[in-house]
Amino acid sequence: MAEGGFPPGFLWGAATAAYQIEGAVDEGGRGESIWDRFSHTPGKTRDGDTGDVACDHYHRYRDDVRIMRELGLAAYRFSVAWPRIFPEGRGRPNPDGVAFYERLLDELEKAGIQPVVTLYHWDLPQALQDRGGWPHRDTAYRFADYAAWMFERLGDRVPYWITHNEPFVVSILGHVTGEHAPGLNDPAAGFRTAHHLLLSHGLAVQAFREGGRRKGRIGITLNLSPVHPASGSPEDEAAARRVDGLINRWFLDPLFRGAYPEDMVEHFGRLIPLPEASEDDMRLISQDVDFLGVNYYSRQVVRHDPGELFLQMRQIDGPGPKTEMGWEVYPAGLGEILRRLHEAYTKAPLFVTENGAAYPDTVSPDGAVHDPDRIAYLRDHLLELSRVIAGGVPVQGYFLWSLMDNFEWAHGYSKRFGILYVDYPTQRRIWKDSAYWYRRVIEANAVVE
Ligand SMILES: N=[N+]=NCCCCNC(=O)[C@@H]1[C@H]2[C@H](O)[C@@H](O)[C@H](O)[C@@H](CO)[C@@H]12
Repeated sequence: MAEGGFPPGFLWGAATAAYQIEGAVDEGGRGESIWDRFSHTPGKTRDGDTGDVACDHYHRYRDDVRIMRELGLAAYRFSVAWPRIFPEGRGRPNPDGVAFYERLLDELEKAGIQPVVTLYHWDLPQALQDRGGWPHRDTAYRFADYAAWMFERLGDRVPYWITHNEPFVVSILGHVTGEHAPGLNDPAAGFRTAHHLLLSHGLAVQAFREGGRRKGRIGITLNLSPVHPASGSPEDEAAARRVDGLINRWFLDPLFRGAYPEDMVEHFGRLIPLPEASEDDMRLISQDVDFLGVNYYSRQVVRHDPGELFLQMRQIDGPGPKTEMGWEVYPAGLGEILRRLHEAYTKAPLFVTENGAAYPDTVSPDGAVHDPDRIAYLRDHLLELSRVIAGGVPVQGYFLWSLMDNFEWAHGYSKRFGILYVDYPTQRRIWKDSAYWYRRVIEANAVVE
């Protein structure tokens, strides 16, 4: 392949998530989620922003799919809101809830766009949170019931299923730092959450396999980052290894090696009561997946800091340019993480299930949205991806985060990741320069200027 080229059939997509774009939180029988409760809790999100309306995708999905077709997307990654399917998280399914997703699948099918469905992208039914949430083992079995019901109902129409999106973020930001729903500061709960998310993934994979004739493929999506030491000192190297041990290896090792990383069990075991990891659990967790989804944004640079309780480390800024999130633009990190996965963890196909950047986009007087920084970010990461694939790593698709500006969790609507600008007061979608550029990349199946 020429420099910047991609293999024939490479799956070009874009990604979103239910709570970030749908809105209509009280329509169609949807139950409350932990993000409804969290975002309506004063002080938790910027300016008190909530997902009540978001991008109103629940009502505008037909127009949004039309734009996806005009972009030339081959696939679209979205998540199903569990509280639309099971408003109480369990028990009787809600027919209006699944009907929305069936309508969305109809539109995607008409547009020739493959659906990639994430079953859990952070919006746990509040009723399950009230019964203990992810720190409570029973929640893993409720997720498996929800997943099994979805496989039965939509299994013939969905070629790619993703059980979870970023268990690290759900565990740590939701239950340790408290930046995300449900906003806990309880490390022991964080590690129980991580185990139960992985267990629920395993139970869902088992249900998927037992469903027999399954056309689709199933996997999981992890946020993975290379972790570099700020200096070559042994202390900084060790700090980097510890951070790598939490962000990357705490999830990769159970999934692909059937055990939590020994060095980190030792490290955290001294500080926190860790959940029991039975052989049965680890066998379920480490069943083969058909693919691994990787969300890549940036690398981490860390130095030793004996005063920090959890990992004795301090994250520092890398030298590169920063996006609006303060994340360093570091395209080489995408190649580093993908090559490491293929060499050290799995020969399964990989997908970049999220990659993108937030910048302070504005609508120019000419009505256009000029976002050269985002085009540069995407171009550099796609050039790196092309090199990785040319080197033999089986990456089969790329999903840009995000199709449209949306509710950026605790940052509310202040951060714009979309290649479509959303003018929230009117809900107009405005193509940014990066949308026109991405359409040309897809047409060429190669990076273009
Ligand atoms: N150590 N550490 N730090 C935490 C690293 C968190 C990185 N954030 C993500 O990966 C989230 C992912 C999410 O799927 C999507 O729903 C979010 O909108 C994007 C953009 O934020 C990304």
